[in-house]
Amino acid sequence: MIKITKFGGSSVADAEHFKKIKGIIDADPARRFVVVSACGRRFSGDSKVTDLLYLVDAHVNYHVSCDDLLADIGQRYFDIADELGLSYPIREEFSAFAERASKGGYTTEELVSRGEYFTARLMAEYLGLPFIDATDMVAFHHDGTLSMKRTAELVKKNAREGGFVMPGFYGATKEGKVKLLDRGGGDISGSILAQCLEADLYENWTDVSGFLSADPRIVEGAQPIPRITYEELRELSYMGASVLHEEAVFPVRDAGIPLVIKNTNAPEDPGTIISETAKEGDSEPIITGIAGKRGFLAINVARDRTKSRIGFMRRALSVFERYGVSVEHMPTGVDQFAAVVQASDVKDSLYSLVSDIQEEVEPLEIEVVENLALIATVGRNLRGRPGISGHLFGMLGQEGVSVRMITQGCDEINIIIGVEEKDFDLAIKTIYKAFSDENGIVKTSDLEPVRAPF
Ligand SMILES: Nc1ncnc2c1ncn2[C@@H]1O[C@H](COP(=O)(O)OP(=O)(O)O)[C@@H](O)[C@H]1O
Ligand SMILES: N[C@@H](CC(=O)OP(=O)(O)O)C(=O)O
Repeated sequence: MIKITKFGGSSVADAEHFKKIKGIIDADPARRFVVVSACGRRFSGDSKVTDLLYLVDAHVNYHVSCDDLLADIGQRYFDIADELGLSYPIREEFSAFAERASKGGYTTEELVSRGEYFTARLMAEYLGLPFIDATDMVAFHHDGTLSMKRTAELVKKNAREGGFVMPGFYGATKEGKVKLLDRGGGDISGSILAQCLEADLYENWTDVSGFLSADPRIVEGAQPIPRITYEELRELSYMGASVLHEEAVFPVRDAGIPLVIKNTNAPEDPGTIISETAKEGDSEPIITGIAGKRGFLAINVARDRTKSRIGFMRRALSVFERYGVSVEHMPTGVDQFAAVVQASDVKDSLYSLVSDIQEEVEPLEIEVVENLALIATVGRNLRGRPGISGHLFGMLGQEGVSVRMITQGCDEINIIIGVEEKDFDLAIKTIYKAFSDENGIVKTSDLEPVRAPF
């Protein structure tokens, strides 16, 4: 039995958390394959080491001293090593790193990767397992994309049967150049390792007792979701439920490996099991979860009715393609459509993009609606169930939240609404309230009668 255990930044924040991890690893002989992130926040307001390392890089690029920053980062590792009585020469290793970093001796990616590297070094000694560097396991192409074929070969060649500790979040090209995954990508490292080692289970350990039905920072008391499908999880992670990186789903799903999200601070809690199927029916929650993201804008394009409809959308969309901008959603009407995009994707090009659309399709009108937030209400039990949307919109109306956009996926597992950013938290709280009682999200059978309150 092989279990891949990935411990996120919140689980390796300090020596106390290292001790909890040792307890978890020692409790199960199948837990011998460990992936770790860089130290996360120890308390609210604290910084993640990865964020600090990006800051070091920015200081170096602007030729500003970063000695204090480096000293703070180093201290976090020294405290862990001292408290656990580790013999890894962290002070020597870190000061060599700091000296080279402050002289601009690293690429951004190599510099930032040292966060996970030092955690893994300390964790390996503490758990009594060998350290294997991610540069010897996770392979990248030169363009920064993962090479799964070479990763599989490297894992086969370098992995140790008895277990090991590997840093997450990075890997290297054939020439040894360090490359990073996306932010939060340690989840992907764990998932690809699970696939390559044909693991029986991928355990993703974090600081909450599973995937919760809403962001706990917005909805106090949001309950863990016991079972969720890959499809639902991807919808929720993509829409901002940051507990698991959305791309981490694919490697384990392709290999048929179950994924479980567990809490390092409460290992006995069951957590959330993610699998291909989950029960549908009256004893299951009516919705699985709610997630949302700020930072969108909509470009509303109205057709000139004297002109042909044929090719109108295609030509308008070709402009987005030319600018390399992904259209996230596209609510349509008879004579108009809205292209919803991430504001950051068009921050330097919005005005020329809009004027190119103007030129390409000569619309009646173009309007840009900024400061939008999108919120997804996701659940397999929404399929073919009348009354749910009415209930949701009725409750939002009652709270005075104005809905600027609505779309629903063809698979009917999500309802996505766009609201003004200022209404974001209120909208999430309202949707949660609409589908929950004091025990969390209500069961499908308990929601009767589903009636809009107007
Ligand atoms: N739906 C959700 N379920 C659980 N956690 C969520 C959800 N949405 C947002 N979060 C946040 O995600 C955090 C865990 O993700 P992250 O900080 O990346 O953890 P780690 O450092 O363990 O990788 C939680 O502490 C919680 O605040
Ligand atoms: N340390 C990296 C990668 C990662 O996966 O971190 P975490 O496990 O804390 O989400 C980041 O902050 O993006």
